[in-house]
Amino acid sequence: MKAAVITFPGSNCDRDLAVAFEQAGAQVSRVWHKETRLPDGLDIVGIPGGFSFGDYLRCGAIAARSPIAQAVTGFAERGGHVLGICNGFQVLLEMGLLPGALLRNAQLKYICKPVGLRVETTQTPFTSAYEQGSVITLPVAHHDGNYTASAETVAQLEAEGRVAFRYTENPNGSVNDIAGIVSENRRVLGMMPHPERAFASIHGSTDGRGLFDGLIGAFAPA
Ligand SMILES: NC(=O)CC[C@H](N)C(=O)O
Repeated sequence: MKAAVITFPGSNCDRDLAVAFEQAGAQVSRVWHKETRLPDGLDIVGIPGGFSFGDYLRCGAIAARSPIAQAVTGFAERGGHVLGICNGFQVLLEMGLLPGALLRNAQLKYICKPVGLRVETTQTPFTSAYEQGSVITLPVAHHDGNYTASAETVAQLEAEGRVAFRYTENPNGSVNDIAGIVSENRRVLGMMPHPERAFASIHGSTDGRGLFDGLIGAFAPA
């Protein structure tokens, strides 16, 4: 599997995401946001967590207008896989690759703690290594993780089985306890919790590893 990880000024999980991809067996390129092209032959683009452009304006809004953004959008529109974690999820919403928005947490506080997540569907390349309905623990670290969307959009996400992960105890006020969603073609995943921070036993949980293992499996030569 060939992966690229984008770095914006203020990204702080780009290296962690690259290491997780690498340790799962991927070949990883690091791409600075000022690039206008992605490397050839990519299977997946990772948009990491952090505080791109200092979270000025809305989180992710400036990053979504970076030079590399058009290349990422084009890649996704051609059926490429994209994984956005935390700030990466915020960027994907601002790019319009996923529906809805992430508001300030309901309690207006930054939250940094492990949370329980139910795997709601295994019918995505990101979740295929998990068991349907299993509960995993991943850390969250955000102040704008309160997912919202119109009632029609939420109903559509639910009806199409596009909620990938749901909080077992809602930490931020997200509608329907939504922690992560996929695009209509199921190849773009945005999620607030951090699987790359629960990858190795030294992290205290390895529950995030399944996401990377699932991806490697999805791109394994037949
Ligand atoms: N860890 C992160 O990616 C932080 C995301 C975002 N900037 C927030 O605090 O909501």
